[in-house]
Amino acid sequence: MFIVIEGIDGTGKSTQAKRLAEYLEAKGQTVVSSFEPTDGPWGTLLRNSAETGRLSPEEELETFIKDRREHVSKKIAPALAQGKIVILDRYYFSTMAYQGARGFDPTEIRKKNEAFAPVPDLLLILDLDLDKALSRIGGRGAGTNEFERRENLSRCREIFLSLASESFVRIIDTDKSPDEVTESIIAALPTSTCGQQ
Ligand SMILES: Nc1ncnc2c1ncn2[C@@H]1O[C@H](COP(=O)(O)OP(=O)(O)O)[C@@H](O)[C@H]1O
Ligand SMILES: Cc1cn([C@H]2C[C@H](O)[C@@H](COP(=O)(O)OP(=O)(O)O)O2)c(=O)[nH]c1=O
Repeated sequence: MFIVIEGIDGTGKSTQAKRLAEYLEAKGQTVVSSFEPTDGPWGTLLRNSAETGRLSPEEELETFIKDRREHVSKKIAPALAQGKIVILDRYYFSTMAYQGARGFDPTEIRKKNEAFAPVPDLLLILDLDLDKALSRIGGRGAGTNEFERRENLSRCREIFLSLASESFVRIIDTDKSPDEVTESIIAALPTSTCGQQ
């Protein structure tokens, strides 16, 4: 079972990824939790670039893909092959959204990724109004680029929501308490993965 959690910054992905892993472990499942960008060399380069200056659009896209190739081959594919539940905080849908917002075609990005990256069984898209998401993460990034940042995240949210009608996608409204969001996530799990108590 491969579960991916996506959404714009501040929607509660890390909070809910942790809660979902705890819930499944309490049910006796073996869970491998991970995230992108990873803490490997490419992911570290990407994280540092947020402070040292963003890479060019092409370089950035290629680096997210290199990071993911390594992540898939070293961690995701082996864990799935061992029958474990894999929970990811961000995956190639973030590339569709964020690099899509930077000018690339989300459909092309998807094709490029699905050539090597397994499609999840369940994609949970955490959704929250932009103002509420930004207020949850505080003033980070405020300043001269604030307008650009809002425009960007708004486009990212649109790209995420454009996936809503796909069979493996569930949109989770996170304008609720953390407990209520966790309940909605558990309700979205298939019964074979402890979806019902
Ligand atoms: N349902 C919620 N209601 C209110 N605050 C929340 C909720 N879920 C998470 N938060 C808080 O919002 C902030 C962002 O949450 P986080 O899980 O880090 O989001 P993300 O990983 O999507 O950026 C954190 O301070 C977290 O404690
Ligand atoms: C996985 C991925 C993340 N990102 C971006 C989204 C985030 O702004 C940033 C870092 O992700 P993340 O660590 O989830 O951010 P935070 O912990 O600050 O919420 O990387 C992309 O632009 N493309 C991608 O493919």
